[in-house]
Amino acid sequence: MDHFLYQADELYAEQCQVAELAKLHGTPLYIYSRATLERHWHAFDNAVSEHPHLICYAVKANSNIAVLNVLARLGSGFDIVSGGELSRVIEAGGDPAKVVFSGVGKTVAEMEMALNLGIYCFNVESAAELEQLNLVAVRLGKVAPVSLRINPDVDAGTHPYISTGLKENKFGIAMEEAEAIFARANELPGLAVKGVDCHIGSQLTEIKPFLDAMDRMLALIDRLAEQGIEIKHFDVGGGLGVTYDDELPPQPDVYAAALLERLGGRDLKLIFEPGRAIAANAGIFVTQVLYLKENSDKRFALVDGAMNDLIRPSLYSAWQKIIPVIERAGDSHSYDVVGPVCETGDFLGKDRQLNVLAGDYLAVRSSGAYGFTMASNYNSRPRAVELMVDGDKAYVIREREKIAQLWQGEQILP
Ligand SMILES: Cc1ncc(COP(=O)(O)O)c(C=O)c1O
Ligand SMILES: N[C@@H](CCCC[NH3+])C(=O)O
Repeated sequence: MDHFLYQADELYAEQCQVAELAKLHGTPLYIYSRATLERHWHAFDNAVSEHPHLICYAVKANSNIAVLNVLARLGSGFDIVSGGELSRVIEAGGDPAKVVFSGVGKTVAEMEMALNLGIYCFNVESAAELEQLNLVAVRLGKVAPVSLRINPDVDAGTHPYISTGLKENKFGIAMEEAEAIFARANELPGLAVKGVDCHIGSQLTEIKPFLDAMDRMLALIDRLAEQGIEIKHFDVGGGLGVTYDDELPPQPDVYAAALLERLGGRDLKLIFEPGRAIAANAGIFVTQVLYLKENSDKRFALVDGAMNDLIRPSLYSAWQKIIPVIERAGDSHSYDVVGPVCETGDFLGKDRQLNVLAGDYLAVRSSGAYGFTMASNYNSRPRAVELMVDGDKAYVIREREKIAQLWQGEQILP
């Protein structure tokens, strides 16, 4: 069920009028739906309820502590890639014992922090990182639970910038090196081998690449067993796509059923790291039209939201639906919806059929993931306010940044 629906001609977020929220809090703003976050998380959890599992929401998708707290209250685990994300999880009331730590460049300080907090597992991405983690663990008198992230060399069929499971990508350990590095991990005193891990890319809309990766990983797990290395969990990563336009990605139950079938009764706990599938369609980005402008070729709707707020269209030519917050009767025209940032690539959408006037609000859908978390202050633009709606209540979960915060920590020379 969609929690961003029109009643008559007016867009609602759950039972809150989006236009009223925009008037009250100003634009640009992000609005997230608690009910949607919860529904998406349960869809994953229910899909594997019969099998030992852990859902580790990928914090990078949307790391606001209110979002993390909503998921932590459901019992979620978390996939993190930095000490900053780990700190957010703790601040939000998340359980460190349900945290997996991914990422190709973990620092010594981050390893120490995660070891001291007692996280569930480190997803180690190289032989060098493995050695470093062992040293840190031994120094602290701890044993680090590890899983090796293996690059299965499969084509995820997604945008090249968000494809991670090909040999040419920087992520993970090459399959042909996997057994030797597992053997090394097994003999290091500061490490305890727990699992294998892969993550082949993001916004996947087909099951096949997941299954191809799984087949290769299961074959590895079987080879490791012959070597006497017992694998307890298989972390399948994240990557399940969502509907931005007319994509029809498999639902979590269909996806999980296909993975479970492939598992073939093996006694392996499954870990999932969904980010986008939980957060993307739980959020909208609301912006106001400042000016309309046209020339003989084009019509532009100049809005107050920009690439610094929502970079996916600029960065990946990503397409996200743009809809009026209050629908107008009458003819629509084709507009490029562009922001005030001084970059040609600053657009939220191109060639969109809209019937708009200056002052109207527009909502960019599917903005709950990789929206605010990728925002910057480029052009010295304060970052947007974030709200969460819960039924007919709306809460500010992050205030709009103030102008003076833009140079906080900067110093003028004496
Ligand atoms: C290791 C890892 N896990 C999980 C995710 C989350 O991916 P998604 O948002 O596509 O589910 C990512 C990002 O692609 C990732 O790099
Ligand atoms: N930021 C990307 C996804 C990257 C996933 C992180 N590994 C996006 O918006 O689609």
